[in-house]
This record gives sequence, structure tokens and C-alpha cells, in this order.
Amino acid sequence: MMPNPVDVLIRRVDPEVPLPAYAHPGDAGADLVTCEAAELAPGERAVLPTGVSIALPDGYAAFVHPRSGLAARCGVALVNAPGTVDAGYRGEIKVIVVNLDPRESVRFDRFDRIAQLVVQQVEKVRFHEVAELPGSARAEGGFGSTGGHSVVDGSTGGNRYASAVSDREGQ
Ligand SMILES: O=c1ccn([C@H]2C[C@H](O)[C@@H](COP(=O)(O)OP(=O)(O)OP(=O)(O)O)O2)c(=O)[nH]1
Ligand SMILES: [Mg+2]
Repeated sequence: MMPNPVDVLIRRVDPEVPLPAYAHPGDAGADLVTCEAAELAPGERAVLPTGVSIALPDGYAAFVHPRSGLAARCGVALVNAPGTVDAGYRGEIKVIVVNLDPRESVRFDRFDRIAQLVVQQVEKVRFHEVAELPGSARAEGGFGSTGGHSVVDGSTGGNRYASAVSDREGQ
């Protein structure tokens, strides 16, 4: 059974804009459109208006995620992915797109779907400063400390952090 949806107030900044919609019942993201047509040259970015603003309940945030089809077909990414829409934000939601294709321009028409909005509950934490943190199995290992793909020349390359960690472990 599907859980009850969370009610979110939405306002059309552009009176003609289609509201964000889930393409399928189980989808996590509701598609956002651009209200402005745009053409991006290779490497170019733009801040595109979605024509909507929302009022999220306290304890929620909305995240602007890329669409994988646009990424795979055209090399379109979001510069700040995922963009964070705070519960208190009442401005128009915008999408910061970049064309990462090295050769082809990409064109968006008005009301093309360019991103998707994922609404989630978020925890608020209180930070308690301490001199020492409790130990853990991972400790300070990160940035590839468990192995993984190698860089082109097969060494740790310019990853000074990984080298520093393995140096310490070798002592
Ligand atoms: O992709 C995005 C990311 C953010 N926002 C809006 C909603 C968010 O609440 C506000 C601020 O975003 P963020 O905190 O990421 O940006 P900032 O550079 O820290 O700005 P501020 O100083 O206003 O917090 O901008 C968008 O419309 N689209
Ligand atoms: Mg901020």
C-alpha cells in the first residue's frame, strides 16, 4: 500500500506552467520544467526558472536532482546537484544546468522537463563539540581507502590524501 502523500502548497509564478508531476506512481521525483527556452553551447551553464514556488512543511526539504536521460543522451548536469530547496524558501525554484558535452549544443524549449524534485524529511541536529570523537571501524579512512578504480596510470596519482592515509597505516 502506498503511504499517504505529504501535502505541499504550490504557487504558479508562470500562470501557464504545468505543475511538477510524478511520471509513475512509485517515482521519487516529480519532473520540473523550464519556463524559458535556452540553448547551451558546450561547457555553458544557465539558471533556468521552473515557474513554481512551494511552501514545504517544517522538517522537510526538496532536492533538485538531474534527469538521467538528459545526462546520458545530452551530457546535461546540474552544477549544484542535488540543489537544496529549504522549507522556508518561497522564491521561484530554479535549476542550474550545465552542458558537459564537449561538442554538441543542447536546446531546451519552454516547458521541457529539465530536472526532478525529490521531497524528503530532514533531521535537524545539535552539534556538541568534543576534543576526541568515539572510535569506529572506518576511522579516518575515506576517499578510496577501501580500494576501487585506479587512475589512468594505475598509481594513486595526485591523490595526496590517499597517499597520506596509506603512509600512516604503513607505520
Ligand atoms: O537548485 C537550487 C538550489 C537552491 N534553490 C533555492 C532554494 C534554496 O532554499 C535557496 C538557497 O539555496 P542554497 O542554500 O543552496 O544556496 P546558498 O548559496 O547557500 O544561498 P543562501 O545564502 O540564500 O542560503 O535557493 C533553487 O531554487 N534551486
Ligand atoms: Mg544556503
